[in-house]
Amino acid sequence: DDDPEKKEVKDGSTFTKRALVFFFIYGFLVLLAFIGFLVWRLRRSKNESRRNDSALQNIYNGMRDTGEEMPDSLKNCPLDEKIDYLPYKKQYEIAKENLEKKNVLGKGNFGIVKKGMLRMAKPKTEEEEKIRLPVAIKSAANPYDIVQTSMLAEELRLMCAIGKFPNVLALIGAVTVDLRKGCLLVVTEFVDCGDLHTFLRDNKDIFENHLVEDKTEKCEPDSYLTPLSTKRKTYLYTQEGGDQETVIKESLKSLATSDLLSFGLQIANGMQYLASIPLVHRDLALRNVLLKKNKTIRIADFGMAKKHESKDYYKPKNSKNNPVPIRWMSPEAYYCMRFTQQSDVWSFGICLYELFTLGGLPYPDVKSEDVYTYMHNGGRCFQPEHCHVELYNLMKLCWNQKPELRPTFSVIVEYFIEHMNTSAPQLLEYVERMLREEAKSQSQLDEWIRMDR
Ligand SMILES: Nc1ncnc2c1ncn2[C@@H]1O[C@H](COP(=O)(O)OP(=O)(O)OP(=O)(O)O)[C@@H](O)[C@H]1O
Repeated sequence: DDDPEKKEVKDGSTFTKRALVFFFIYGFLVLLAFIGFLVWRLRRSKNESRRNDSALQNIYNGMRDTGEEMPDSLKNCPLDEKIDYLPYKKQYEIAKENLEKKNVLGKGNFGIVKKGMLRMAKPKTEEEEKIRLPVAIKSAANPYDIVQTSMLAEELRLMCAIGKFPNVLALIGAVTVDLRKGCLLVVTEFVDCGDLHTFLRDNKDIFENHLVEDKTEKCEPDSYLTPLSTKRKTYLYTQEGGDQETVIKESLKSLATSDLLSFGLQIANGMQYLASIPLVHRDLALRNVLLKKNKTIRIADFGMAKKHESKDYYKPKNSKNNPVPIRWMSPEAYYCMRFTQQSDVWSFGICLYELFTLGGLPYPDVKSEDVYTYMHNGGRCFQPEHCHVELYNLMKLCWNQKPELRPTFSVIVEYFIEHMNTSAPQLLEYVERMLREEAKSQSQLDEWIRMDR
């Protein structure tokens, strides 16, 4: 027993045993904690998914027509105020096997838009069997985000109620069968040239100024709705040869003053329709106006049309890090969240400014945090270089501090028509013809989803 060597070996083995027991207990405890953590995670995600399931079920139910009658007090209200009574119309349902997804077209804060190809619901001939309609498919940016899905569902219901109009993005249909699994697809017409803001910025270098200002003739003060006859001399679009005649460029490889005028008229036209529904857009800006190859435009992005508390855009002005589009907002919209046709008119004035500066930033010299004070003190956007004074006057009317003194969209459309009638009648005829054709092709969109053809 006194052999120190033997004692050392014995001590060593006792130590090893103790260490083994210690590690075993320690390991067991760690394992226990890990299992506990897993069980907690599993329960939490089960609870979450149960909550999500019921939230999705609510969204799904909300889309169906409950037959509940709309209170009279809401009947004349803007669509966003009666969203709870706007059903998703079943005839818009697209069979998901008829829809093929392609590349991403764009991502917003809340949605992702992909290009897609749509087969006809009931092809009658072999030809029809083969043809595909290019479409845009919008889904929630994060499919697990209930708020995004609910906002998309509201956008869909709004679009059902909006119907079709040449300068407004038309709904083709939707895939709602998987909504309870978190997948909602909103399918709209495909607009091939992206947003107008990017187009103007990308084509700045090829812009041709066709505005002829006759400096020799003294301009009388501009009147609002009755452009003076002298305007015929002071506001002409010249052809390269020098003939004083409207130039209409059909190719997208060109950008001229006449295009800017045409875009302005078309935006006003689309907004006049929305205001007549009535619908307040709330986020009218060139980034939300889409352009087609034939230079007709579509007002898009009705996600903002519904006042949504959860949308960062709508956080009150004093909340931190709010990406409020203040440079497009009227003072009353920014200050007390009062969104009306009149606040849309203010934004329309800013769109005109964007047009005539070829995508310039409104108030470029004013910091975002100072814009409100600047506007409040009467500061406004300056007159763009290639903009006739008469159009700048229209912008200033749109930016009247008092909403009730701003023109309505009907008045703005009238103004444009009269203005173009005097200065560019051919351009007006051209735009009107294009819009008639667009209306025809939009009315044919229903054919693609009609099961009873
Ligand atoms: N019908 C369409 N055809 C072609 N491109 C489209 C179409 N709809 C949207 N896009 C593209 O996708 C982008 C994002 O679309 P949209 O603005 O609707 O998303 P959003 O998430 O609602 O954006 P926001 O953050 O402004 O609310 C657009 O800027 C545009 O480039």
